[in-house]
Amino acid sequence: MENAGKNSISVVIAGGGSTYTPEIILMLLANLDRLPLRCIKLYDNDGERQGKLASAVKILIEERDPSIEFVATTDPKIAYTDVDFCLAHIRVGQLPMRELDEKIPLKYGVVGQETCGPGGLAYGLRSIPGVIENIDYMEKYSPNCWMLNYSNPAAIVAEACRRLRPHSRVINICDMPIGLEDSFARILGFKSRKQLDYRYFGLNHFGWYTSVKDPDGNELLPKLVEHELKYGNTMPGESMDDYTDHTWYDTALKVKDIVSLDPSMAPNSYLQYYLFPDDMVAHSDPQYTRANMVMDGREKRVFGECARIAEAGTAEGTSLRIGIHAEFIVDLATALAFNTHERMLLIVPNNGAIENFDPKAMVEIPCIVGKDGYEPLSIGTIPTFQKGLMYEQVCVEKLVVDAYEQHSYLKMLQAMSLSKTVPSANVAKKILDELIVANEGYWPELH
Ligand SMILES: NC(=O)c1ccc[n+]([C@@H]2O[C@H](COP(=O)([O-])OP(=O)(O)OC[C@H]3O[C@@H](n4cnc5c(N)ncnc54)[C@H](O)[C@@H]3O)[C@@H](O)[C@H]2O)c1
Ligand SMILES: O=P(O)(O)OC[C@H]1O[C@H](O[C@H]2[C@H](O)[C@@H](O)[C@@H](O)O[C@@H]2CO)[C@H](O)[C@@H](O)[C@@H]1O
Ligand SMILES: [Mn+2]
Repeated sequence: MENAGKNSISVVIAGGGSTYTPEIILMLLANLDRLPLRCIKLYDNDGERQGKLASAVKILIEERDPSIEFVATTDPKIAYTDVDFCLAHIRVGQLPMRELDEKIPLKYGVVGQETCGPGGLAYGLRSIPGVIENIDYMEKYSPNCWMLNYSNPAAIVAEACRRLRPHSRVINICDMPIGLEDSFARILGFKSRKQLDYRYFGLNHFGWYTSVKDPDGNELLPKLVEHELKYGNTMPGESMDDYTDHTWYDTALKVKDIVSLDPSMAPNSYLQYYLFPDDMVAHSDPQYTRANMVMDGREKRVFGECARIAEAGTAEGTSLRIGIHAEFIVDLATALAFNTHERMLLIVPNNGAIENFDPKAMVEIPCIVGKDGYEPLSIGTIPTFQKGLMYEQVCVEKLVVDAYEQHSYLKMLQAMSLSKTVPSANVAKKILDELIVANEGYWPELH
């Protein structure tokens, strides 16, 4: 099929060396009928890492549609010139820095996680300048381009965008709700999550579903919660082998405990790190964390398969698969490009959508997406338990952006001390001081 017509679209993937790049390429190539493409570019500031994927991506594109131009570059001007969408998923410091984010807090008996707790805050301070740098390139070379941004920690990155680049065409997103909605569809006996209508409110990695309706408008939330109280988000009879790895199985199971704290809503499973930090620490191996699992698992698998494709000169029979991560970002690009008015969960300024919550908080809520961007749905008021938890967390996230802007040690210490995952300011200080050393060259110098 030839797609390189005059109305077709040009995309750049920022963080071209990401483990998620090949699945996004596959998704783009599988959806050319609804999102026609004339050019796909990969951009990364680590050319060597990106190069390992780029040879395979070139083959995937040539075999599917040779009329699509392909460029892999480390030059921001080449990357960002003449593009309509930037699909961004950068990881400043890459996976070895994630490992430190996770292991340093665990040394002090505190949650060691990519986006939650002190590790997430450390990653936030690293990520902000990388994301801002990419936004600035985009605005310089393609001012009408949209950036659809997965780069974590999405909550802190979103707050930094709100404050530092308030008029930029950036939409911050997360694939976790999509994963949860897949589980809900399975639990409720539907073929696809897209058959259901959802109401949800919260912060990124910190929210609750208040309604799940079938196509006739029947409310299925009580049925879903009844299941969750028994099995979490697992299915009866399922085991670890049914999941990509045991972390995701344990997480799906833990929903059972989270939902018991408020059985009127279906929680985002990331709440496990805030409501049960003791259990999370008890189940962590401080010597072998999630970063190690990803380096030994997804990274080896994706880079290994790309090397095999490059060596064979063909992608025939590839084991690479499209996942929810790619599905969601390509659906979002399609909604913006073709005005589909699809309802999607996005991380946006609250601005009154949650009536009794800070209008300047970045919240994750359903929005209608079309050619001019997104329109958030009105949520109304939220209950005290959720509001209290959210307010504490949103202040933590805001303090990290304060620390970045003001180069302030004190704000970062306040952020760590306020986090629900940290038991005492003494512990917060020890973790912060060790993270400062580990992040030399990435963080602003804190005074
Ligand atoms: N929001 C979500 O729900 C969601 C879901 C999955 C992954 N993610 C995020 O996506 C990102 C990628 O994850 P991964 O495991 O594939 O990481 P990865 O380390 O495999 O890839 C990230 C790439 O970004 C590049 N990079 C770093 N700084 C850059 C910069 N300033 N400009 C351009 N490129 C830069 C790195 O060199 C690397 O190749 C992470 O931030 C991860 O947390 C988010
Ligand atoms: O530990 P990782 O790198 O495997 O994952 C961290 C990311 O986790 C979320 O994405 C999940 C998704 O929600 C889940 O259903 C499954 O498909 O895997 C995805 C990641 O592999 C989360 O939304 C991201 O923000 C995290 O980066
Ligand atoms: Mn996420």
